[in-house]
Amino acid sequence: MTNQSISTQQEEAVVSIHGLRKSFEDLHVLNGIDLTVHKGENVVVLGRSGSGKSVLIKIIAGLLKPDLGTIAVLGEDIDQLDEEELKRLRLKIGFSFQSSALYDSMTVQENLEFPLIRNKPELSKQQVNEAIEQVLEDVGLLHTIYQMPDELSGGQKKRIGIARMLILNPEIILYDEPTGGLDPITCVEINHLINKVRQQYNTSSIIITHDMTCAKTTGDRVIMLSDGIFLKDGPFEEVFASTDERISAFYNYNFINQ
Ligand SMILES: Nc1ncnc2c1ncn2[C@@H]1O[C@H](COP(=O)(O)OP(=O)(O)OP(=O)(O)O)[C@@H](O)[C@H]1O
Repeated sequence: MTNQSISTQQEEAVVSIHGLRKSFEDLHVLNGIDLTVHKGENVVVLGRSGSGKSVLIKIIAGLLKPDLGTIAVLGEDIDQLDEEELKRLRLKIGFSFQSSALYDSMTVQENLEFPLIRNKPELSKQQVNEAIEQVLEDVGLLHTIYQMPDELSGGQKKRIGIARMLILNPEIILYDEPTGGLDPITCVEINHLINKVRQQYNTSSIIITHDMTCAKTTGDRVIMLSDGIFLKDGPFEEVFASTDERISAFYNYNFINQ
């Protein structure tokens, strides 16, 4: 590799983690993680329940502090940032929660309006309305604009959760179990939405899941997290060609549909 291509790659890293360790008292969750996510990449982190996937993305979002290691997000070392700077950085990071985290007492429109008015008070009412309509169109749910969250299906709630994050134009998206709790057909639709979002919004993403279909469909790279370390990192087929028993067991207990 030439010096020029090395420096281009370094410039394009949107997340750069070295030597990350995190424990909760005697529970050692992350035992030395290195991860680089390049601009435009969708990286999937796969692992069993309790393997530390959520802890990893909470640390990247600055919601949890690491015990050891350096974490640079969009070129900023998050450990060096004060609260204000962290808040500003978080605006560039979309966090798609497993639960969708919609406000039950607000309509879809109000759920989308809320983060926009709070974070971009300079926008006019018309600009806010246009942004809401655009993002709802992008997730295919413009017709639900006046509905309440409890009138929506699980898949629709996920889409509105994704829309609420997209409305702030994040540069990085952290998806926490985007297909969790959905039927297989709706899972496929959400996977396609994740890929569409990347193209349309020029985002880079970390997708944490134990859904193999999601990993295969959305990941440029798949990383297998087990026992606090990354066992393998690479294209889906390459990772699952591994003879490591923990990886083959994970593969064999999953049913893949695409
Ligand atoms: N704030 C916390 N305090 C104490 N223990 C925690 C905390 N957060 C996570 N843990 C523990 O860390 C381990 C990893 O949790 P994590 O939520 O990251 O798992 P996960 O891989 O995301 O699992 P799942 O797929 O079930 O969501 C678990 O044993 C969990 O109980």
